[in-house]
Amino acid sequence: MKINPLQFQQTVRVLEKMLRFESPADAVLSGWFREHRELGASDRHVIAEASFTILRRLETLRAWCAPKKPNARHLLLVAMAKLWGTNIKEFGEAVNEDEKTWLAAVKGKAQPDSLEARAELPAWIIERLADQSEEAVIALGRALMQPAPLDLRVNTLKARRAQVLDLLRDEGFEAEATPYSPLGVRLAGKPSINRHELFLRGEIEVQDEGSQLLGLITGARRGEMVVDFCAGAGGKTLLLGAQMNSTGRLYAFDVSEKRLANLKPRLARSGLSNVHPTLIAHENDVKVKRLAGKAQRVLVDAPCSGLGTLRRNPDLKYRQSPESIAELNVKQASILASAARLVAPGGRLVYATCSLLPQENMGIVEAFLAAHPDFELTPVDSVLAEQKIPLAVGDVLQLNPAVHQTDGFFAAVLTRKQ
Ligand SMILES: C[S@@+](CC[C@H](N)C(=O)[O-])C[C@H]1O[C@@H](n2cnc3c(N)ncnc32)[C@H](O)[C@@H]1O
Repeated sequence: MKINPLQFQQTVRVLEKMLRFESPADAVLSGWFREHRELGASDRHVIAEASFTILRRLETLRAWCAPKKPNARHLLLVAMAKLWGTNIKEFGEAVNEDEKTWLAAVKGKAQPDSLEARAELPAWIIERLADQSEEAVIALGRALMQPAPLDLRVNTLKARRAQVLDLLRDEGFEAEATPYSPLGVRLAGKPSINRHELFLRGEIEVQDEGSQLLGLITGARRGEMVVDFCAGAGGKTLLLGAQMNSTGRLYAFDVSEKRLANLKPRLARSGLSNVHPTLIAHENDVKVKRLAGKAQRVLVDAPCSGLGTLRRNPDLKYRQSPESIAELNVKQASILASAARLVAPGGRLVYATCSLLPQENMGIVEAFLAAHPDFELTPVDSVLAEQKIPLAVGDVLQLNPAVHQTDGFFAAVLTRKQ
């Protein structure tokens, strides 16, 4: 990557903000671009690429800089020298003689051989993946460094996947059917799609294939009462509503007014009329209690570390910590226990996260099952087969970006005994 002096200076300033890890890196970047409207499209592209690459490769970059504790400027200089092949001479007057000597020494260093650097994951995350081999952790970490593709979901209320694929290909998009989700389309090259007529007409939505699978294994059917307990802006709600063919009742609960507000325009495009967005104060809200024992399907897409989405949010590995995971665990257990009360006898409860950590996944499910003998684990393979999804994963779904090319989602299907 080539970077000019203006882009260099701007990247350092953006990175300084990102490296405080106080707010999401993509929010820092969009805020910066809003404040600096003078930056052109190519400047923005370079600043975004450079800063996100540095976040993705931070373990390696820091190891190369050691024993120096690098600041944003050092990290960018080393990324230029080591990752993008800039010669020391090319830095010209941007660096002083001491920095040139230091950079020349760094340039001669080999690839760091710590597991943290090879997997580009901090030590505390690696410790929590101890059930996986070193090779698996490295493969996972490397897959998480790749930018995610753009996946779409076809809204079956309005369109068929074959038609959408034909139309997109006719327009020159490189579009493929996703391998597992029967509703998914994968586009190469991350084109901007949100002004496309298919999007504006509500025939497609942007949704990672893994997220589609979580919705599909909920198994919502026509005429049922279904609750999406942590609906957010409705990524999965919209899929559930389409699976129900806009019949029955689909409650979209969330504690965030802002997120539910973001669901509204998506709902309007989707053509669904069976969705009831419902703001709740907390998981034990009286609105939740009123539906006790009434829902055939309840999806708990729990608040989680998001570590399965590092392809999109590489800063999360530094914004989360063992302490934040422990706090999330308390919340996850409490939400799952409360949501379980809604499930009708024989009904289905799906617990899902976009985390890779057993502590947020199987750990929560095992504790739930131990405390709720009226629920049992239904092997997800049988549910995937029922949905005609060509994937065999065992008892629970753990999607791995290195294996499935999706974000790292987890899901367990729990059935309330009759
Ligand atoms: C992983 S996100 C949901 C994403 C959404 N299902 C989708 O597919 O787009 C988790 C959501 O849980 C919500 N949440 C947090 N605490 C909650 C609670 N106590 N009860 C219900 N929802 C909660 C958050 O506001 C957030 O929107």
